Amino acid sequence: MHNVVFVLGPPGSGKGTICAKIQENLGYVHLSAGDLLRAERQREGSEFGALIEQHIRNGSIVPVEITCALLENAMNNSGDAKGFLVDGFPRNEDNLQGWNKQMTGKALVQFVLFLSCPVPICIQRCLNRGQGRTDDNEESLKKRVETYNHQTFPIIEHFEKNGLVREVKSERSVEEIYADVVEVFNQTAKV
Ligand SMILES: Nc1ncnc2c1ncn2[C@@H]1O[C@H](COP(=O)(O)OP(=O)(O)O)[C@@H](O)[C@H]1O
Ligand SMILES: O=c1ccn([C@@H]2O[C@H](COP(=O)(O)OP(=O)(O)O)[C@@H](O)[C@H]2O)c(=O)[nH]1
Ligand SMILES: [Mg+2]
Repeated sequence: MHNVVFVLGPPGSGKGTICAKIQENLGYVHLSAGDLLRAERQREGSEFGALIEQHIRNGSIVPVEITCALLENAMNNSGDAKGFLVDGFPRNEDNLQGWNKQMTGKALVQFVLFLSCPVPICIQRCLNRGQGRTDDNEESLKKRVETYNHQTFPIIEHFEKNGLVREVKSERSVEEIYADVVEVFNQTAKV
């Protein structure tokens, strides 16, 4: 049974940055759903490359069958880990239903780490990200924020109803955010 922490928040809230620090220090393996999809997009012979690219540019969400298979594969190939940080997933109802269908009995969601951050700050961070992504531009970001507000935030509210959300305000410095994140993981370890 894989232990899983979902890491959610608007684009640019710092999910990848904070997950890298957790992986370095707290024994969790970081799986960025976005990175797995970008790798699949480039994979020689992938039948999903064009579909993935279209969704990424459009800020819409790739069908869960594709994303969940990539996540499960990555977890199974990761060997022993304290748990997995599933970064940037589930992003909509289709993702959530698909995860429940495919992963029940194989993965246990410990909690959801929600990095909340005002959208204007998030947009500036993405525009300055400098990773040459095809979706870090004004047009895609507008759509990504729309998707986040209308499709992803309701997923966070769903987990909130089940008392599983740990919110960390993320407009602050990485160090301040990470100090609070460590506290969240320590509290979970005590339970
Ligand atoms: N707390 C922070 N303060 C300032 N810049 C940040 C902070 N966290 C991340 N960044 C920067 O903002 C950009 C987006 O961060 P990233 O971790 O990729 O966010 P996400 O995965 O949520 O899109 C990156 O260039 C990163 O270096
Ligand atoms: O589970 C996922 C994760 C990502 N994406 C797509 O990949 C893009 C980039 O996701 P990522 O998490 O890398 O963006 P970030 O929030 O880190 O800026 C999203 O906008 C979606 O189009 C998706 O369809 N399903
Ligand atoms: Mg990211």
